[in-house]
Amino acid sequence: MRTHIHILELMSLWHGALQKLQVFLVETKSQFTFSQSFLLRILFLFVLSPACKDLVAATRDRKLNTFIQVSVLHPAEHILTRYSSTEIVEGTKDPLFLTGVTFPPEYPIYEETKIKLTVYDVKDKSQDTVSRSFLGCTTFRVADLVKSKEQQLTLTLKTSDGGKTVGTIEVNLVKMGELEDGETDPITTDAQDQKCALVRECTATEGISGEKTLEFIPINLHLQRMHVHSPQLKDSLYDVITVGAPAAHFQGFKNGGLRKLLSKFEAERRNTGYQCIYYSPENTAKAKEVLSNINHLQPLISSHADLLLNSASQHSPDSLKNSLKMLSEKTELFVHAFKDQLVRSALLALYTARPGSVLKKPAVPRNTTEEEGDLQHQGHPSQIKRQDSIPHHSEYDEEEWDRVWANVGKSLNCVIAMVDRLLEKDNVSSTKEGENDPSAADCKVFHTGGDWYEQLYPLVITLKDCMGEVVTRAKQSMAFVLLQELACGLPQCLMLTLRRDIVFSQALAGLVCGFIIKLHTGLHDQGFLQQLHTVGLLVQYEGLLSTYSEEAGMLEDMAVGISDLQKVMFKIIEAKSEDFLPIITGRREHYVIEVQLPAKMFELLPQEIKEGKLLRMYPVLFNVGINEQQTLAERFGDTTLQENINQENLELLKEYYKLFTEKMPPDCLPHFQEQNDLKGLLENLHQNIQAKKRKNVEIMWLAATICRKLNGVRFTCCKSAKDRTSMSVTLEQCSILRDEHQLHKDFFIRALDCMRREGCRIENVLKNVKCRKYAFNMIQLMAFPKYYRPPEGTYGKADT
Ligand SMILES: O=P(O)(O)O[C@H]1[C@H](O)[C@@H](O)[C@H](O)[C@H](O)[C@@H]1OP(=O)(O)O
Repeated sequence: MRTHIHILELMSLWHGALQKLQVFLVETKSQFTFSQSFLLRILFLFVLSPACKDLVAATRDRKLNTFIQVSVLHPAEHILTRYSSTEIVEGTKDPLFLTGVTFPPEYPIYEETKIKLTVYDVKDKSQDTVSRSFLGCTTFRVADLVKSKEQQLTLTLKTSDGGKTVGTIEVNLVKMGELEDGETDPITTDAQDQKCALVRECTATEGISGEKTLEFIPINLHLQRMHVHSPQLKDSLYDVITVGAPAAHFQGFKNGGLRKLLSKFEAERRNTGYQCIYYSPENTAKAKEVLSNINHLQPLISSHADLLLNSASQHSPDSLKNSLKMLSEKTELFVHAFKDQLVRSALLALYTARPGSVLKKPAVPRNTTEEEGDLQHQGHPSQIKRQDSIPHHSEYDEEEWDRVWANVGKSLNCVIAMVDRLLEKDNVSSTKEGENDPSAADCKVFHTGGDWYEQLYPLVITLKDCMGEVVTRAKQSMAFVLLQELACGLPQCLMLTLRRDIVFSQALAGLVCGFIIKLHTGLHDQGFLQQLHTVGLLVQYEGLLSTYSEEAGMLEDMAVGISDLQKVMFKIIEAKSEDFLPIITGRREHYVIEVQLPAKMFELLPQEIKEGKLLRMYPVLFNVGINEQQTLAERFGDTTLQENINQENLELLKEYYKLFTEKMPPDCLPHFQEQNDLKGLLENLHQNIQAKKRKNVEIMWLAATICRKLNGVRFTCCKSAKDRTSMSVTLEQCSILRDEHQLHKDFFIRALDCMRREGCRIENVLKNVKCRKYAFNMIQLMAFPKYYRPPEGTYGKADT
């Protein structure tokens, strides 16, 4: 029995998203456009899936290589319109065609429409024009198929004169879901060639070459989706994001990539006199908050102090009380704003860091123990003779800050006491005067008004001075904290920081796409949603770069970029408008991406996510070079980069798995057996990584399988994500069909070749290089692992 598996591969690209991301690194808060088509709805597609039986060749003993041409006869017309054709199936009289024929919703197809299927035998396909001979044909009405039992027809193929039977053809109708009324689908079939490989139109790659203005934008970013529809089993979706390696292509790789450059920079910095002090993202955020409080409160306090003096000069008790109340409130807020340890520790660090300081080591933010502080202090007693104007560390009096800070409170208390006294006096004298002569009260205004002002004035000035003193010190220390991070932007490492930003930006664009797609496909999966907020999301990258020459640098960039994604957290919020753009906030050490969902979808989320819980990412990268360059690396070069990356990331993957088993209920995985399977797979992956076998592609299969089982997001990357990536994702798809959907082993290679020849990857190549050829030559392919070689006729010289 044959199992019919209908596969739809979908690709989509969000160019707008990437354009705007370019902006995001120069702004602290930005948004980026995300085409609303990211929600890949299941399409209503009229898909014909044909298969022939017992075909008869014109000459005996000839092996048939057949394909079917599909033509349409519209009811009102009498002309046949050539519509599409299947792939060529070689060497069999019972061909099963994997390329279905789709009619998108907007195509005018009615019950009375007739479809003609013509089978050809291909004699020679080595030339550009295929030499073929007619074998047989048949025609049927759409109504017959639609109304047939099980939506299937078996038709007889006849010769052109209608006399001789040359076999049968079976046609199946596959409905791939429906769109709601009035909806137009963003994903269209290929207009010229209506095949199952659905390609979203893309203009993004038009005119792109690895250019400076595009360096923040990922290369050839696509969603590769396989939708498996099988009458016996549940439909399944398999998504892989394919993208060029996130790397600083424009800067080049002459001096290596980020891994090497960063460790070189670190080593150099360790040897120089001054080292930056590390402040955590929370501390840098706190420093910003303190600065903004200063900027907000200082002018407010000043104006309330002036109002107080004004009330005093007016001798207006009520107004005086009100002004004092406001002044007290704001001053209290001001004093509280500096309670933080950070200001104290940063002041000490600032004094210590000044030129001529005794301390050679960087000052440690406050949590250094007293003993450590003493040791540092005693470490270099008389090392450097300092300028007099610069305080010696030992001269720096930590208590001084407390005094300065407390003086604000004290001077406010003086003001309050004075106002109380004045009001009290005023009360007493007005009672007395009122008792004797009411008209005397008017004179008092003139007489004592000056007194109030004069008595309060010096106290208010003192308050302002004390505040000014606090502001000066706090501003200096907070600016010092912020400058520590900027110190890394000094000329010698500016290029390095830029490089890291470029790589990170590319990686982030892909991650945001991957997260949103995963969220939409997992919205009804409570287990996945629970995993998302209790554990976080696994994001697994498969790298196919070689560890030779430029690509080694690329791999180094990619490894750092992917690792930097650990600093990204996601938050899901309810969209308040039709605008579903994700919002990015934060800075280098800590980003939050807010993903907006329409109310109906948001409702489906667990309470924790609805309440804004931050969702963590666990990115991992496994790389296996597969091309001829990797052969050179293995023979004459060095593969330790790849080995180290795989080893490090295996540890990260194990950590994720551990967290997963600790935090998720034991029965959360789809099958009871899966937990054990996962352990076995991890062990297997571990052994394969240890084995240091050449071009060990088993590593990639194992890592991808583990990721799928752990509900992760999959990425596949090579340099341009069009050639090697295409080989890998198609192999992955066929392997899934074999392992999960009973694709018979006899069909494995054919399905693989068919996907590579007819599927959407060749369309991706066409979009990139305007030619349906993978950029490989024979010699290169000889170095490739067997299942990574595309079929004859699909590769060759192309200008890439
Ligand atoms: O998609 P890739 O595998 O990175 O494309 C390579 C291809 O593998 C190689 O054979 C060819 O010589 C080119 O270098 C391709 O890279 P481009 O970035 O030039 O497309």
